[in-house]
Amino acid sequence: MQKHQVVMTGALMPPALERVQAVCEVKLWDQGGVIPREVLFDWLRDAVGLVVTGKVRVDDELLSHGPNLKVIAQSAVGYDNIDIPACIRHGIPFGNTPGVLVDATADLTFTLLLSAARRVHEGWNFVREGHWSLGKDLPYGTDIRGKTLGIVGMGRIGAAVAARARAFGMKIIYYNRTPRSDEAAIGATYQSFDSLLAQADCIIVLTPLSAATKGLFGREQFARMKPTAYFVNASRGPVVDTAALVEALTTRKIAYAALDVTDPEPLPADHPLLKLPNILVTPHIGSATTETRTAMSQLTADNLLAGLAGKPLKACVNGEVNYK
Ligand SMILES: NC(=O)C1=CN([C@@H]2O[C@H](COP(=O)(O)OP(=O)(O)OC[C@H]3O[C@@H](n4cnc5c(N)ncnc54)[C@H](OP(=O)(O)O)[C@@H]3O)[C@@H](O)[C@H]2O)C=CC1
Ligand SMILES: O=CC(=O)O
Repeated sequence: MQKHQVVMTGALMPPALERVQAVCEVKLWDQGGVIPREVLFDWLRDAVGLVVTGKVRVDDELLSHGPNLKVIAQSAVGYDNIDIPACIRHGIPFGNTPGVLVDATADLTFTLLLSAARRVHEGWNFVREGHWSLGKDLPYGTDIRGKTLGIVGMGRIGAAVAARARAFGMKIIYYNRTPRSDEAAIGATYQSFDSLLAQADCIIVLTPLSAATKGLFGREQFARMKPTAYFVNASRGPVVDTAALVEALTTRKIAYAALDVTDPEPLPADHPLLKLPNILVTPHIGSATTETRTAMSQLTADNLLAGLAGKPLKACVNGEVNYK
């Protein structure tokens, strides 16, 4: 039986990769970094499937180089790098990985808040530098019990963060474009965006990146927050105006930021954000556990193989396309 020609911009985890390789001839970019666009265009010429991992932009130009593509499957829930209308125009179903990464990402997001509030990483650096006693170089942290947490983007991951915050005795408020009908079960109260900014002691951002959320947090929004506010971004870097965040942290408009995502990403080692004392940055590791990355890879393989068989994808963002 002839194998399907598939392009992968990075490796899936072994069990999923093996499932795909059993029925597909895979051209895999395994040289690290982002696959150069000209290489990808060349590889796509005969491909019927594309698996996306990492920062690859899928747009009309790319799709025009893959005239035989029947399916695109990405190993991530966020799909701000994918031009969905373009996929629809080209009649290509696009699948992502919602759900399977919720707990891992919520754990990391809440860890960022706890680590920042209790200065865990600063304590670790302090000890490694040979210090022990608290002094001016290692200020006290802050309690989170009894504090108000504002979640902007109360979706699947936001609700899982809320469950963790409830267990830690926080009061939870949230903002979405649409209030949730199950907010009582989540234990959270809906607020307008401005009211959340003014009331919250800690703010966690978990919206997708879209035209509506790009730059949602800028100078004006940081000015509305409490000067004692802790700000956590685990969504996408460009949801926050980085220059405005640097200014807010430098002038103590807010107390502290913890970021799993940045703009630019990766953040250069000499970036102004990294020179600040009141920040914690992790390298986009929200879903990066072995179990979760394996589950994401399996769902990506499910989506790919369904699309190649002309069947509906398990998790499809543009279910309205006509299958080829
Ligand atoms: N750091 C990491 O490693 C990871 C980051 N992510 C990021 O987290 C995001 C959320 O994932 P997930 O929880 O599964 O997604 P969901 O779609 O379940 O939740 C997104 C939430 O954001 C809200 N939202 C969307 N647009 C706006 C807006 N303009 N203003 C305010 N709220 C808005 C939505 O509510 P409504 O539509 O009512 O506005 C919804 O409640 C992903 O898109 C991704 O960018 C995901 C996984 C890992
Ligand atoms: O950032 C990760 C994702 O799954 O989206």
